[in-house]
Amino acid sequence: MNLREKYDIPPQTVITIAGTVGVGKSTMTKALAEALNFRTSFEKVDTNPYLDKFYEDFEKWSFHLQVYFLAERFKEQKRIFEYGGGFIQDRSIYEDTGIFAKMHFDKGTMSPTDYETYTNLFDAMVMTPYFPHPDLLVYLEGPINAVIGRIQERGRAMEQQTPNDYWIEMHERYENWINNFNSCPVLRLDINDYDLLKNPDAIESIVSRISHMLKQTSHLRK
Ligand SMILES: Nc1ncnc2c1ncn2[C@@H]1O[C@H](COP(=O)(O)OP(=O)(O)O)[C@@H](O)[C@H]1O
Ligand SMILES: Nc1ncnc2c1ncn2[C@H]1C[C@H](O)[C@@H](COP(=O)(O)O)O1
Repeated sequence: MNLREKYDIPPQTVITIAGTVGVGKSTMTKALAEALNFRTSFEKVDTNPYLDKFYEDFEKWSFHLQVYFLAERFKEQKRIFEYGGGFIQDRSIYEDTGIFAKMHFDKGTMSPTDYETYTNLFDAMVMTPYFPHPDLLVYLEGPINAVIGRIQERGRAMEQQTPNDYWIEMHERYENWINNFNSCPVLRLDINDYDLLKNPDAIESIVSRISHMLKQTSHLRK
């Protein structure tokens, strides 16, 4: 019996993993998908044609990058919908607008006109039948020093060269964002409470918590 059956997690469940850059979303996505025998939906980083340019010049590329991410995530939403669920998704679509686009608009690295165009597009795309909300958002949180350490260790040059202030500001915004998030149920996990690299078996207790939360919130999906 696999963990999905053991913990009675419905096969069509869609779980999205949220949290700041470097906190461990991709690692969690892989581990959960393996444990539950679900498909994965990852962000495109290596093949993203704007990401490097964006880190070199936020002002010039922030709108292009947001539109690119929105299109990619929407395509993924459609794929998940067509498969009928059973997915772990690396980063939610809500973070694009709630964290990244807003942060760049507030900091003046996205113009008011571009921000308005982007948010109109986001609202129009998300309000469609292709956009079922996930059954659960698993939010990963941890101290900023640990997060910056992981970004440095992972070694994406564009992120390593970005000043720490950027990650600190993002980390603070995530705290506010998650405290006000209500588009779907949330399970918060502290990265100090598990270590999937040293102890892969830790995934079972996470699956157990996910199962508990899905049961507690099942009335919202009926
Ligand atoms: N429990 C952990 N302890 C130490 N490092 C970790 C742990 N989980 C993930 N990492 C490392 O942290 C870096 C960022 O993790 P990743 O899953 O890519 O984060 P994200 O997808 O949130 O950006 C990677 O190098 C990964 O191997
Ligand atoms: N919507 C976004 N705007 C700007 N940058 C973004 C957005 N979504 C992801 N990113 C960046 C942040 C990282 O450099 C990479 C991948 O994110 P990760 O949290 O490591 O999965 O893309």
